[in-house]
Amino acid sequence: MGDFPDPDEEYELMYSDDLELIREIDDGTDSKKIKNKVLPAKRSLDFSSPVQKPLLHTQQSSANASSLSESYQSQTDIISSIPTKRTAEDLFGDINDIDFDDLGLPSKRQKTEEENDLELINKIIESRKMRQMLSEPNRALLDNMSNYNVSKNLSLKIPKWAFMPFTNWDGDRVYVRMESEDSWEESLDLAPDQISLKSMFTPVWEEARKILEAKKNRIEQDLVQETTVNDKQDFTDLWVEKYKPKSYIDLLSEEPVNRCLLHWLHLWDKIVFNKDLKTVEPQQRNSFSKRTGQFQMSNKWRGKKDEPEMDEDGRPHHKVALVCGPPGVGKTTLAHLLARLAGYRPVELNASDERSTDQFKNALQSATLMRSVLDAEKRPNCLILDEIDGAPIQTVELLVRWCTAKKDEGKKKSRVHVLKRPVIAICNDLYATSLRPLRPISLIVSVGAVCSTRLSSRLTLVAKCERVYVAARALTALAARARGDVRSALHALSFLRAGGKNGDQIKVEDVENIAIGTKDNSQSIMQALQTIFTLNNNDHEAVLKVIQAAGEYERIADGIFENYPCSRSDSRLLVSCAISELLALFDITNSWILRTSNYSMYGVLPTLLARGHDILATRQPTRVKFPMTSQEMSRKKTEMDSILWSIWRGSTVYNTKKSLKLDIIPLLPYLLSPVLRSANIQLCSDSERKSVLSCAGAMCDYGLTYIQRREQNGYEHVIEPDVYRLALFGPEDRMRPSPAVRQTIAAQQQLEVIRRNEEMMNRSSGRPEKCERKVSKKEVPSVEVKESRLPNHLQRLQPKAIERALPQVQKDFFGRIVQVAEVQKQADGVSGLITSSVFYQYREGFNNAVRRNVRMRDLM
Ligand SMILES: Nc1ncnc2c1ncn2[C@@H]1O[C@H](COP(=O)(O)OP(=O)(O)OP(=O)(O)O)[C@@H](O)[C@H]1O
Repeated sequence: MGDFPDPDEEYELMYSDDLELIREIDDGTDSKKIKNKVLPAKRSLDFSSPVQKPLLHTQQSSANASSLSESYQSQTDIISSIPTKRTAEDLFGDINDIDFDDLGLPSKRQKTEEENDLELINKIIESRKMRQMLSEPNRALLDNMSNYNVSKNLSLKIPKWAFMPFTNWDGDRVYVRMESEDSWEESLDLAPDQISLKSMFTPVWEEARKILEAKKNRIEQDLVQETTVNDKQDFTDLWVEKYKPKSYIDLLSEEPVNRCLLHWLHLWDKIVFNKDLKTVEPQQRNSFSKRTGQFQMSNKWRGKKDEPEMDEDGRPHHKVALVCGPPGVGKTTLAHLLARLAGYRPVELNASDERSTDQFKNALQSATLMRSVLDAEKRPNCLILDEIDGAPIQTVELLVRWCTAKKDEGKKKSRVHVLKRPVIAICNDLYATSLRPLRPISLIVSVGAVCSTRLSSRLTLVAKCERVYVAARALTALAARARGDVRSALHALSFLRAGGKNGDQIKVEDVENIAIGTKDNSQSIMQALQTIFTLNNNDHEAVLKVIQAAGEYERIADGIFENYPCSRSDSRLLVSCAISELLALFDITNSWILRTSNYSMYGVLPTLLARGHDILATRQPTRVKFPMTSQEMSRKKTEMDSILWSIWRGSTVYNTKKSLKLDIIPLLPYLLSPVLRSANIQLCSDSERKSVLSCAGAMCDYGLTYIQRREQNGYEHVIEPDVYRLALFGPEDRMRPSPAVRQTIAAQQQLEVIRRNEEMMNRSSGRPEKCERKVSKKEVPSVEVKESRLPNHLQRLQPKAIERALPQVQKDFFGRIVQVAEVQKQADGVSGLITSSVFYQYREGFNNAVRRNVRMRDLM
């Protein structure tokens, strides 16, 4: 193929004379212009790629683009001047891609052949352009954009403005400016009509615009009508009331929770409706069984399997259902709805309102007794006690007594009222002190925060019913911010709607700006710390606001103190110095405020903390820890102080607290840990005994004792107060004597205490001292008795002198004295037992403690 000229070359060779002629004619004007005009025109005869380098085009000048039409014109002129006998195929290659019917070609018969060819050429060019534009709109745009400022929107280098990179048909990278929809529309409006896209789609564009506007107007009109009709109702009905769940499926609490409470309510059917309990297991939730490797229906919500559900009188084992959970999650709603579903009439009583026990008792009676319970629907009551955790303990105790009372079987006319109606108690804090007696008899139903997906779908429904335009993301954000609180989410939504104009869409920013869900202090502290440590285009004022909203300035200061060493590299300790100075100033100011109770300087504290942001903030996110160390340290300090205090109080040697703390206590562990080769004091050397003795003495001096306490490894001797902890701050366990040595020291200390007491008593009674503390080589260094006594191994056991028992006076059943002789006669063999001071007892059984070899022949 390389030997053959390409179509362009062939064209030039064939018509070189004509072309030369044209050039000569135009030579009088501007040779440069001709070059620009003619050559591209000639090249553009290759219709498969009319423009070779569109980017160069754009860069050269937009004038080139405008000259395109001229060039096409010149091209057609040239073609018209060429002696023609060439077919369309010769000129354009395969022209099967063109639909000639659509082009509406004029009939050839009416026109000359030349005209027809020309027309055909034009049509083909146009059609090609159209196809090109549709397949490559950018290119088409570029071709046509003569006046449009291309360089503003396209770049071959990475631009400063927001862009989207593209690769053009030559493989070059082109960066196209990204614009918002509005500005794009504006630019379309501004752009001239030559922009083919605009000109092509203008009617469609306009039509779409009209349809949208009509739709919007219609909705607005509907909304205005609706609002005027419902205006009155809207102000009276709160959304929380209006969209209160009406059926089971409206409930947002977890399914197992709902079922658990409903099942418990049905357990009362026997006693309330005289209906037998259905034995069919209710639908249970699926859970994955590792044993079978399948999902199975489990029965978890019903509590332990072995636990009986009913007691002997047909009532549920748990007399009260205690529903607990965070506020606003729908506990009361759940109780009401399920009570209705189970066939009861819910009677609500606010337990914290009924302050006097008598009133409460009356309310209980009227709500739970059979006669007063039948309403128009003939439904029995179900008592719902709201806010039970706010009730006084007497009220709760009364409720417990009321619920657990049983009829006395013996007495026919017992006046005890037995509970025959379900009682549902609702609380926020399950572990409130007042609920202690109630918890053991209650079935605890814990309602968690509503899952945010369920909440957001409920909000969507409400928004739809109220015709509020809310972006889906805004509702999700609202649900997340409400943290499962249905009430606050609904209130926030209605507030947002009231704040905006009719038809305005509620956006994510609106939700972010609304003040809900900022109650949790611990999170706020974390937020404040995060803001202080992060450089997030926050100005000083914004940081100050966050700190003020969080409050608890001391805690935030602790947080800064604990986290600043990890926040940024500080090889020259400049940050550390600055922050230490700042915290010192904070400390001084805060302690002055607390000392003088003068809060005029209180406003300075958050400002000081906000200044920390200027010193510490970095772009890199810092993982801030919650400040715990300071509290931990203050707890330890209190503990150490109390140890010091008890040693000081118990010591018999006078010392100031300071000298005790600084001079004595640091050395005491060394004194109290004698090094012994054996824990048996008998086997110890003199020096070891001496050290044990001095240890025992020191313990007595400073009021220390070893007491036995059950530890992990059984009973152990533990020193009280723990002087080791106070003296050593950590590695004290290494210093403590071994358990056997501790036992020896404890024994010696007890002897020392006895000796000292005795000494004191002698001193007070003025008697000469009997005992003396002395360590001899041979003797046990305990309490040495000065009296000359035989050593133990030389002593013999002396039988005790038998004291003759006085003749006992025997009395009969009525207390009359009976003569001994008579008694002896009656008692016969037993008399020996009564009169003798020695008797023995025989117990059956055997003992193999004493063994003796017995030969068989001895037995035969
Ligand atoms: N599924 C729901 N859909 C719409 N609104 C609901 C739903 N559940 C509850 N609400 C509404 O939320 C509000 C709060 O519910 P409810 O009083 O039952 O919460 P609570 O957990 O008992 O709160 P508290 O502990 O403060 O008493 C009620 O006005 C109720 O109408």
